[in-house]
This record gives sequence, C-alpha cells and structure tokens, in this order.
Amino acid sequence: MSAKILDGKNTAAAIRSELTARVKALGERGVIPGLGTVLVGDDPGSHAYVAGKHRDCAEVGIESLQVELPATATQAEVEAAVAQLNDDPACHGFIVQLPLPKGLDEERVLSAIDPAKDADGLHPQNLGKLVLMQPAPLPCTPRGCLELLRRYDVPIDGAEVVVVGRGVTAGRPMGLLFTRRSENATVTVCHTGTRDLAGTVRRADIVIAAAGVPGLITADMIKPGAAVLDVGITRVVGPDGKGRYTGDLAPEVREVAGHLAPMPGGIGPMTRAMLLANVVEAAESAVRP
Ligand SMILES: Nc1nc2c(c(=O)[nH]1)N[C@@H](CN(C=O)c1ccc(C(=O)N[C@@H](CCC(=O)O)C(=O)O)cc1)CN2
Repeated sequence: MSAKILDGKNTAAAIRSELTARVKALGERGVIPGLGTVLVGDDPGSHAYVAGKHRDCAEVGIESLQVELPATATQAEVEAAVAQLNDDPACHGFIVQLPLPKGLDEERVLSAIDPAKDADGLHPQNLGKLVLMQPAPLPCTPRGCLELLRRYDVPIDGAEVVVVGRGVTAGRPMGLLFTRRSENATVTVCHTGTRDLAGTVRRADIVIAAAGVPGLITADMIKPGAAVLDVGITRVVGPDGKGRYTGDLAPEVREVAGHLAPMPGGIGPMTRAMLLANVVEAAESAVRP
C-alpha cells in the first residue's frame, strides 16, 4: 500500500492562517512583526526562496525588510547589513540566506546576528541553547519536520529516528531537537560515509533524509510502515535541458513507507512556515510584560 502523504503545503497554509490571527492580535497592541532578509549574490534558487519568504510575510501581515547585496560584496559589507538589521527596531527577526557566495565566511556572518533576532536559530548561542535544552529560536527545517509529524499524529516519543545528513541547517540540529526531553526520541545521525547506512536506516521508525544526494534512500532501506521525510533538495538538469529540484528518496520508497513527506510539497513549505512562526514569537516576546 502507498504511504499516507504528510502534506507540508496544506499544513503550512494552516499554520500561516493561525499566524495571521496572532499577527492581528499583535497589531491591536501596536506591534507589526518585521522579518528581514540578507541576500547576497545572484543564485537563482536563493532569490526564489527569499521571494517566497516575503510572499508569505505579505499573506500573514508581517512587514518585509529586504537587503540585497551583489556577489562581489565583501565580508565587511555583509556584516554591515547584519548590523543594520540588528539595530532596526522594525525588525523582530532576520535571516542571512545561505549559502553565501564563495570567499565569504558564513560562520562569522551568522555569529554577527543579534541572537534575539536570529529567525533561523543558527547563531552559535542559540544552537548552544538547543544543546542545553533551553528555550531559543529553533532552526526552521528541523522545527518544520517535528511540527509536520505532530500534526499527523506520528508517534515521536520513544521512536527510533535516523537522520541522514549532518549539515548545520538541517541534519545536525535535527538530532538535538528530537532528543529533547519533550520529544524523547532516540536519534542516530548518519552521513554518506556511514559504514552500514542501509542497515542503520532500516532500524528507523522515522527516517529524515537530508543528505542532498538524489535517490540515496531506496525502498530496501526502509522498515515497512516507517515515516520518511525527504529534506534533500538538489537542482538537477533533466534530459530536456530544463532544471528542476529533486529530493533524496527513490520513488519506490512510497510503496514501503507508512507516512511520507515528499519533495516538493513536504518540508520546504514547512521550513518557510516555521520562519514566520519564529518571527511572530520574537515579536510576541518583545511585547510581553
Ligand atoms: N538562511 C537559510 N538558508 C537556507 C535555508 C534556511 O532554512 N535558512 N534552507 C534552504 C533553502 N530554503 C530556505 O531558505 C528553502 C528551500 C526550499 C523550500 C521549498 O519550499 N521548496 C519546495 C520545492 C522547490 C520549489 O518548487 O521551488 C518544496 O519543497 O516544496 C523552502 C525553503 C537553504 N538555505
């Protein structure tokens, strides 16, 4: 039987509608939440993602603050853009779109963000709080995975979770999030060099594929009935010469999994929705007595 689809597109739309009500309530208290973005260079994917983030903002009533810099921007110019949003009282949270063009030091840029305005939850202080299980803005992709599983009542407490991929925006913080006391899962974080990747993935009740390697996860690696989330996103050029995005799952995984978050339409839209949630939460904590 084919897996039940974890529909990130519809779930994200429901979350945006919930956030619209919270933004309205903030407006009644004289606060308009503001999301800032820093976009450097001309990568078409990054431009499309940032445009999508601002479309979402317009839908829920969040103000957009956009800073764009050319691919030739220096480290100092990018850090100056970060400082400008740190100091802007209209901005409750902001992100620096990743990856940055070659030659720029991403870690230094992320460290320059005011941790209280870190809408991506990627500042070292906020990642440190995640390690310590203290409240802090959460990275959007792992938060999106958790939220999607929760809204479909997929059991997390006690589940064996295998994450494939150890990148800083998804795989690495995913393990920290799912092992918090409130989630209580047992997590293994693998990568493409893991010795028995297939055997390890086959143990999982929940598989999170975030390696960015098209087709890496095949049907024989999945325990029948497991929940499988495709977080990989790789641009490939088809035989027609046209570019498209593909995930980490082979198509047959759908026939073995119990639940499946596809790419597109799964975790991508949830990532965007969680960014809005982080900004609304930052604005709410700014007005809390
Ligand atoms: N500062 C950050 N940079 C990047 C992040 C991030 O969370 N913070 N994640 C990715 C890119 N990303 C958001 O920025 C992102 C990627 C994809 C999607 C999405 O909705 N994808 C669609 C499919 C693609 C399409 O059709 O255009 C989907 O999955 O349905 C949203 C956000 C790297 N950089």
